[in-house]
Amino acid sequence: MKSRMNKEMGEVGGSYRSYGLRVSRALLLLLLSVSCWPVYAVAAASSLCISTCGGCPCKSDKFKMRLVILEDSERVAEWAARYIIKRINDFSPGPNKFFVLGLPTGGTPLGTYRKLVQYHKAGKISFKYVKTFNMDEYVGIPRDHDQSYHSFMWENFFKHIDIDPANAHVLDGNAPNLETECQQYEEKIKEAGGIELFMGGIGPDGHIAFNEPGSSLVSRTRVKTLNQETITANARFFGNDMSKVPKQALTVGVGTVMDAREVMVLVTGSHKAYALHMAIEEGVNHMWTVSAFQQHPRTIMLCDEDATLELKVKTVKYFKTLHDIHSCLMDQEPQ
Ligand SMILES: N[C@@H]1[C@@H](O)[C@H](O)[C@@H](COP(=O)(O)O)O[C@@H]1O
Repeated sequence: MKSRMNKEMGEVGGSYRSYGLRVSRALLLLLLSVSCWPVYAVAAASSLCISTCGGCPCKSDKFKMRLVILEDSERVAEWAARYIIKRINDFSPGPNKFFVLGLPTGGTPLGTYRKLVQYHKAGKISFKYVKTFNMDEYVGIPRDHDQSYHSFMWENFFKHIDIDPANAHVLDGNAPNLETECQQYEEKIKEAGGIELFMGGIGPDGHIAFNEPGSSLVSRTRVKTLNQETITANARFFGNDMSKVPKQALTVGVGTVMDAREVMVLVTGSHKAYALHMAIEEGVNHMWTVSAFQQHPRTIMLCDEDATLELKVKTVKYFKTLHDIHSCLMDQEPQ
């Protein structure tokens, strides 16, 4: 568009050209402000803070909450992986400049990890200068238990990439002093320079990490007792036996995730549809802890069609019109 504008500028000359430019700028501004009304309307209705004015939004990185709607979970995984790759590569990490990435567990991000591994094997991304911090870990199950989040991360991601194990941080749910473990985790994040991009998933009750309904929205890393809904949801990983699901976990706080410079939350499946509605169309509410990210300056809610089932038609329609803008956020093909 810029080069087309330049070409058009070159076709007119002298004062006529600058007059023409002023008029076309004014027209463009008028057009943009009119076309932005639906943005403000949806934003007001849903408490979202959205900005699409001022050229392609991918060029500006301030104060946005985006809802990216894709057809299915496969496309969500692809989009998320490419976005992470672009953010890491644009950051140009090196020995004195590590990219700090926050990571979740669960079924939702599995596809993203698979894609990242594929792209790593194809030479499109290195994790040599990346530090990771996982969101949470169960308390009291052995580290090498097949359902510990340590095992999950090593099996599904870390062992397939070139990350230095010392840079892949997962909370220790067997630490002798769990409080100290949590405090030290916060300190390690700080020492690493803070989290650049925190990818997250949510529970059907809208929890992020293990910040169950009712958690403080300024909470930090701590021990949490899991609620019945989470225990029921996670029983599928423990042979559908609820008695085998740990009852406590260590988790980063909502405040810890809010401190990240950018947050990307993956939401897929109709069982998460009500949570997505509460997350973006209702007010900030500690009973739906993921709703806190309405107040984060840079959040992407990345979802599939099924997860939009409880959203207003106008919300879905509006965000779908931004599809092209969202596509320019990540490389079509990682370099
Ligand atoms: N603590 C984890 C969350 O971090 C995760 O987001 C959630 C959703 O998991 P899934 O993606 O399997 O639905 O499960 C657990 O509760």
